Amino acid sequence: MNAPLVQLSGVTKTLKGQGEPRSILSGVDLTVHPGESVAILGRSGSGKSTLLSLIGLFDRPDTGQYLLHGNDIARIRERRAAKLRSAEFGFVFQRFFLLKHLTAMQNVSMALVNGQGWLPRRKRRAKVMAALDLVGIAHLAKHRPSRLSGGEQQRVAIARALVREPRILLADEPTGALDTETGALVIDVLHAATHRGCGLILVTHDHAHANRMGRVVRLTDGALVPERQGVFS
Ligand SMILES: Nc1ncnc2c1ncn2[C@@H]1O[C@H](COP(=O)(O)OP(=O)(O)OP(=O)(O)O)[C@@H](O)[C@H]1O
Repeated sequence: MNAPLVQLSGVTKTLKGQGEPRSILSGVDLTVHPGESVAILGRSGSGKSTLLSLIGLFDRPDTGQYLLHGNDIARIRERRAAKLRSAEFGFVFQRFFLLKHLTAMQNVSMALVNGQGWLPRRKRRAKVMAALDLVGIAHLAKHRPSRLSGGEQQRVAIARALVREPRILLADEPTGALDTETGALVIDVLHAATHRGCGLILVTHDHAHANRMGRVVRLTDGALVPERQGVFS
């Protein structure tokens, strides 16, 4: 079997808001291999987004180990974290965060402008169109978000996440703003990325969507508990 993409062991995180510091994660273990999909369930406020932000290197654990391709990155500095974020991860959120004055194509293209060094225009265009094609909306490339449905906008956002060919997709409630049928299509598109070797971590409240993943875990009392084992477990 391939080495894990992501391996968390004993990860803890306490958040200090305005009130008393609160332990959110008290010992999270999670391993994700290339091509594997994992759904994270958990009640509201259980810490799912906090965990995803640690995995996506927006924040660091207080204690515990985080191996990315076998390298311990639990305590790296922000400069290196930013590089890894753009090289390794694709992010999809409940809100689409599209720029409304730009077309679908231009929105996806922004991810290349921001993330990768200089790419000749023709190459950039080919990558963008390939990403839009992967999510089934190449024919909508010239449309602005206001002319797209919610599901189509989310697919633009997924194309924007995929265009840099991430090794891991992190999706935080990506269907939260969509109806059930449209949500299922978005899950199809995300899951298809795993066939190309991408790891997928999906945070969701929807059991039907969770059950489409290879493995389902639940965040409860600060730790992940298996709900259903998948092929890699
Ligand atoms: N900066 C912060 N300081 C203190 N507490 C915080 C901070 N950010 C989030 N929290 C709290 O940490 C807990 C976990 O939040 P988080 O957003 O990770 O939960 P979640 O499981 O993703 O919830 P939801 O399903 O509602 O999105 C919540 O109780 C939240 O209020």
